[in-house]
Amino acid sequence: MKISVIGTGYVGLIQAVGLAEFGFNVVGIDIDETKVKQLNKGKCPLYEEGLEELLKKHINKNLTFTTSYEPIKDSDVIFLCVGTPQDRDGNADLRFLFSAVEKIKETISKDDYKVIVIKSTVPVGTNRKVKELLSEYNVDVVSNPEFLREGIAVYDFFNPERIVLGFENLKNKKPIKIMESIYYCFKEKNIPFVITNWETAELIKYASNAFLATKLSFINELAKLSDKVGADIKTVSYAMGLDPRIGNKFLNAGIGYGGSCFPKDVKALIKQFENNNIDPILIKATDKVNEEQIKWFFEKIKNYYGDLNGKVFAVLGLAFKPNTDDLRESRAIKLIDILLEEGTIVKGFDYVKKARENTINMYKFDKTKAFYGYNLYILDDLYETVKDVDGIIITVEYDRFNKEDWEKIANLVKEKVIFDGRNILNVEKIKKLGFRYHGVGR
Ligand SMILES: NC(=O)C1=CN([C@@H]2O[C@H](COP(=O)(O)OP(=O)(O)OC[C@H]3O[C@@H](n4cnc5c(N)ncnc54)[C@H](O)[C@@H]3O)[C@@H](O)[C@H]2O)C=CC1
Ligand SMILES: O=C(O)[C@H]1O[C@H](OP(=O)(O)OP(=O)(O)OC[C@H]2O[C@@H](n3ccc(=O)[nH]c3=O)[C@H](O)[C@@H]2O)[C@H](O)[C@@H](O)[C@@H]1O
Repeated sequence: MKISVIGTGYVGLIQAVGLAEFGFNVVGIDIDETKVKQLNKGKCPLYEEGLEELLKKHINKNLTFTTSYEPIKDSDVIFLCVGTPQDRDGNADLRFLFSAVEKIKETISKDDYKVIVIKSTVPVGTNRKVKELLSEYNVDVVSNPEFLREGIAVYDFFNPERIVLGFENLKNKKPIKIMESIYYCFKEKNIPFVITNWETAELIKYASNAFLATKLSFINELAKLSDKVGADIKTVSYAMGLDPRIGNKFLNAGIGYGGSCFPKDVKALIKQFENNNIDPILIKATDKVNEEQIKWFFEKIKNYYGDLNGKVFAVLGLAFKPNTDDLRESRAIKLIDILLEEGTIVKGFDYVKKARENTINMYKFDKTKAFYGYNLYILDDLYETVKDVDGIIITVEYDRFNKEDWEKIANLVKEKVIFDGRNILNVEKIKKLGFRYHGVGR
């Protein structure tokens, strides 16, 4: 079977490489020429553990990349993995998706049968709309939302919790059989398949992300109270999580969720409610709590110092989560912006080199940030970063921070104060070294 994957970002690239590993002939298509050139040389334009090795294994064998849509003529299945960012009003912006559909229309013949699979996260009704746009073509449209997490995306591709497939008509077995044959390995591993209609599949994706985001906003809001009343939110989370009905995942309080998906998908779900004249009370609150969390944390820092002007901070963590170079909606970047605006000097560090490079580029080329960028220094070494600072701020939940030499760090800093925005540090150890510790809700 020949497969095309349109859009080679975090989702599309992993899909293309993963399907090549399954043995399919795969062509990845992207409008970004630089990306395509890099990929054909076996170089990964984004950081994801294990991805470059797999890319190198298959490139120019059963995997190639191009900017041309021509290869889709020979493809049996076409995956759409283009971005669906947030538009100005909070809706999902489907420009890239519809532009790709237009290109498909211009390229394929009306008679050749193809399965078009929408992997991008799209609002309910989008698969139906795409089918309408392709109504004169011999195609089936399938909704196949993606659930991978950045930072462990390769693992997630090969070990999904479920495969969700939405079809126009469940009596039409042809596209169902084709999709099941693509994901045959997962069938063999007894991974649950949810076969349903388009609308249900589309809603499953938004419901899953919004539920996880709500769990986070719930614990983050509780953390504020915990802080005030002298409770320890980490113990609260732990004890709550012992009840299997609650579960212990996604209960780690912090400075809020970031990334390319939770913030935009929560907002897009709110819009879908509003477009259907329903007030999404709970989901709006999820979003609001998240927006406020970073400001609340900043106030905590400000209250400690009083005047922040001229203070020097080490911000440990730049991306939106560990082991990724992705800065989209990163809470670390949001906090850095606020700190710079307050006249502080920020020394930033992340273990992922590409996250550091992306940060430098962002402050260099984004006009809204360039001004403040003068007081921002991105360093390659954690110990250099903490040298002579008035405080350390942890913004990404790297467990690795605990393995660092804290005695050395204690000797390097100007003032022994830590603001742990992810409640990740071993508090006992830190306090023994004379650090004053401020967590989130503890
Ligand atoms: N990043 C993630 O962890 C996850 C993302 N998703 C969803 O998957 C979709 C893709 O997300 P990412 O991979 O993060 O996006 P991305 O922004 O990293 O990549 C999108 C790619 O599509 C390309 N593109 C745009 N228009 C195109 C066109 N007309 N033809 C060919 N290529 C085109 C872009 O150049 C870019 O390389 C989104 O809907 C997102 O919500 C779903 C699950 C996880
Ligand atoms: O649709 C998507 O794009 C993806 O969004 C999330 O994946 P991702 O954004 O890569 O990362 P997560 O691990 O979910 O973390 C999201 C944010 O929540 C924060 N988080 C996570 C867990 C926690 O306990 N506390 C917490 O603050 C992280 O720091 C991060 O900023 C979902 O977990 C994936 O299932 C989904 O496919």
